[in-house]
Amino acid sequence: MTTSKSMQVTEPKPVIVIKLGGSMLDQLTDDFYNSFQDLQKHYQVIIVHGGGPAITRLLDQLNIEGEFYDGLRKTTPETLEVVEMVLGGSVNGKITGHLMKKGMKAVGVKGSEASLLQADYLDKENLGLVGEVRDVNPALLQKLLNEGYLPVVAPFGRTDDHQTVNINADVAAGAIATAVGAEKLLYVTDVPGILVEDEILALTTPEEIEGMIDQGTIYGGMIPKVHSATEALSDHLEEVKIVSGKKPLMEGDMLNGTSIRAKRKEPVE
Ligand SMILES: Nc1ncnc2c1ncn2[C@@H]1O[C@H](COP(=O)(O)OP(=O)(O)O)[C@@H](O)[C@H]1O
Ligand SMILES: CC(=O)N[C@@H](CCC(=O)OP(=O)(O)O)C(=O)O
Repeated sequence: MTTSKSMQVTEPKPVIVIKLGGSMLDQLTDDFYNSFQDLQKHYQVIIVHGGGPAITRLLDQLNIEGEFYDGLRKTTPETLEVVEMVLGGSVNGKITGHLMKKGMKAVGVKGSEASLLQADYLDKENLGLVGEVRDVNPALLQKLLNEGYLPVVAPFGRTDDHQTVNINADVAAGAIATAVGAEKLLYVTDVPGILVEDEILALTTPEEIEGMIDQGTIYGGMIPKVHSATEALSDHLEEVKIVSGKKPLMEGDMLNGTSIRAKRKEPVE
């Protein structure tokens, strides 16, 4: 005898991409890591992490000179080896380990693998092995999300000539958010949002951002964040947030920090 089971079709949860900045990684608290459990009740979560300060520390210890152009690290083959050790090794392992300790199914993923981040050289002559994202293949991430895993992505890409390249983590997060059709993109950093004369800007637009860059109000590591945020905005992803990592990321807290939207209107839940 066959029994007819009622088919329950449940909508997949929306995707949220959270970029964890290297500026905060050493200071993230237990409560902060706990908040991913809460977020997973509402979203499928993807983490993309940086780790610039940790890379610089190890390069200094090894007496390898670092050079930056417009906030991007000039990456020689020797530097890349260190970047891979730090981002692909210790940093990725630490974040994944913290989440697993909390009972989450976290899994480390390198952007250079499974055709995830397909890259071109950004400016080989001046920057060496630094990539810009040409295309993203989110198939692996989607499979992992469907199985309830929480992917933790290290920002590497792979060129057509099979070279691993170093990609700015803000750029990687924006590209991944677009490719997976994320509904939310959050940049977690060491400041509570975009600051103008020490005040947090609650809401801003790409147009205003360009003005603030021209005036020097937005500079340094904030520039790749706001540019990636602007590029990721779409009908599907209406808002990108820049928030502090000093507090846990509760669903309600999404209203804190700076909201970047295509047009000026009040932030919505
Ligand atoms: N208008 C601004 N408001 C806040 N921070 C800014 C602004 N302009 C530049 N910054 C800098 O951006 C930094 C955050 O970027 P970055 O150091 O790259 O962090 P992360 O490692 O989290 O990506 C802040 O610590 C601050 O020094
Ligand atoms: C090309 C390039 O500059 N890559 C970055 C990748 C890490 C990163 O972006 O880390 P944060 O998010 O902590 O800045 C770097 O080597 O520092």
